[in-house]
Amino acid sequence: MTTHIRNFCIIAHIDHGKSTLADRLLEHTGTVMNRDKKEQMLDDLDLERQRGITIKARAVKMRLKRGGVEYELNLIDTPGHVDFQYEVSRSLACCEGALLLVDAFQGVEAQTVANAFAAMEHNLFIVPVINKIDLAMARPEEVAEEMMNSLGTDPEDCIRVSAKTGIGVDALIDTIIAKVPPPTGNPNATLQAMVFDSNYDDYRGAITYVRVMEGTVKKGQKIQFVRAGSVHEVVEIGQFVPQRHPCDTLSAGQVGYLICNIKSLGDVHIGDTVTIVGDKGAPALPGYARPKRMVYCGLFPSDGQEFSDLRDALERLAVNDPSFEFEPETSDALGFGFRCGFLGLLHMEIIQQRLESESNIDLVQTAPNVTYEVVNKRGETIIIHKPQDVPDPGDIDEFRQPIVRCNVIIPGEFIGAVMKLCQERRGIQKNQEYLGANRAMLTYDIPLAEVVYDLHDKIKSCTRGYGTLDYEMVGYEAADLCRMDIMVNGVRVDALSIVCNKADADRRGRAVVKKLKAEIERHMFEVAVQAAIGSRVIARETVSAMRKNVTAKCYGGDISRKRKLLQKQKEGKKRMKAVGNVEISQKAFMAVLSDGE
Ligand SMILES: Nc1nc2c(ncn2[C@@H]2O[C@H](COP(=O)(O)OP(=O)(O)OP(=O)(O)O)[C@@H](O)[C@H]2O)c(=O)[nH]1
Repeated sequence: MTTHIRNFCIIAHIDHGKSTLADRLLEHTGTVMNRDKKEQMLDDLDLERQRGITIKARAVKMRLKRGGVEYELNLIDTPGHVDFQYEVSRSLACCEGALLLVDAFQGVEAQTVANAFAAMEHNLFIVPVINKIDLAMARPEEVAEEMMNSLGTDPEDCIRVSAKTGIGVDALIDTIIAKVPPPTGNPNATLQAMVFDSNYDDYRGAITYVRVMEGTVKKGQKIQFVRAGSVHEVVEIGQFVPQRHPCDTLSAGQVGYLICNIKSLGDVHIGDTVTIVGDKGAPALPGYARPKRMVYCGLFPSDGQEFSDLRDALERLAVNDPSFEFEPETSDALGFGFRCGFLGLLHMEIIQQRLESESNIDLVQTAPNVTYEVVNKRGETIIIHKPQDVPDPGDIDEFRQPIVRCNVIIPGEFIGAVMKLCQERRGIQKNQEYLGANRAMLTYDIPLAEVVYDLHDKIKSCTRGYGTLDYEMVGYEAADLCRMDIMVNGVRVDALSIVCNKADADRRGRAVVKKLKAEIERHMFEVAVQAAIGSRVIARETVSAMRKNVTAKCYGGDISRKRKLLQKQKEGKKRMKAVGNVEISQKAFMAVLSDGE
């Protein structure tokens, strides 16, 4: 019997009030009493609270009675940020309906569109919801029209709520029950459950979040992850209410968790299917995809001694976040460290902050880069995660970079500014349409490398904060790229190499060496900073020596003593030069990102 179950999620652009609405739903269904209330109950990672963003998807069961029937409403919370799109898609696959939440003042934004299309692709029933109607600036009629133009929703169907004050929330709950279809599935069929998330508990190990599609799972059964092939015994089954609450079984249509003594999150593959060992013929559910790391950077302890501490800290983090990966890396300049892969820049920042707050390691981070493909003269395709691995120019047949399709939603008056920005970033315009009287959506294909570092910030600043960006991967395309190396006193500093467009190389080379000159402190000797492509030097700056006047104290005429001292100083300089003993600060490592603007 699944007719009393409704599985739904809330999808929205960042800050449109998803977590606040989730809190109100928990309250209006009596799932949490007023006294347990704290702001944003579903966001329980500290960082999420600090930054006001939802990182991991959660699932909560709510029970309530309507017309003498007890309903089970499962709310699956989804992350709103572009970096975590992959988790959004997994969560959608577990629902029959989605509340599409739009801020009554901000209107439709880039992620509203991206998320709504994703929900439509999963055939979810969409309940359009306009939030924040309590705001004096709210413009619900216009927003309803924008939603109609961009997403095809009927303005009559839009439910108006204030997640803050609770207005309209009861009506919304009634709509969920009336309109969202109950799940289908047979509790007596062979077990098929979709893994849509997991997290790590220090005492219980990996907690696997599942949505049962068919069949029933019971405590004590031996389950198997269909794709990974691993077998485990179920030691606890339960649902979140919103804390973990054990139960005996989970049947078709239900959402809950499994605890199976799994020691590492790496063994739980999001998107995999759970079945019972020995039950033949339960095929894997569609939708298993490995999270794609889009951005890489090197992390090095500034004190080489801390290498193993850093490894332990990274291992601890990876246990909790399988979408983050790392492998040892050695750099001539920075010594031993790790090359780390992230879903995007926000993900990178979060991991870095966690490392710094959870362990006491002083880190040097190299400039983030995207993954490239190089076809060499022998016809082999090499995947490049770090610029220093790019072969020399003579050995490259084709250099390819990832391209993403960007949707930017902006008020009409900023169209010109955003177009200019996208063109400067080598974007190719694909589309332009109006969503409402004064809102437009521009679609561009842009190299990911031009997007990851600061395109979002730049769009924000040239649209006074109103522009929003969302992107999805299109594929790899050949481009006229090259590896630019930085040499400090003639020695190539591998960690400073970057990949850039040949047409830009001279300008960037000049900008980078200038920036580095400013970041490198004066030494006792002259420091030459050069940018080069292959063996061709394209820019040079010199950090002049800080000449210590060693003879200052030698008054009078003892010329031989003066000479001796000067000689000694010269030798000192030579030795320093020979070992390339130039101190380069963390800031200098990020300087290579600068465009010279
Ligand atoms: N006035 C008003 N403010 C609201 C309402 N709903 C949410 N807010 C505020 O809007 C801001 C964003 O709300 P959140 O619930 O954190 O937004 P979110 O969509 O969950 O954000 P992410 O988790 O980062 O995706 C907060 O400051 C809320 O207090 C509302 O109905 N009225």
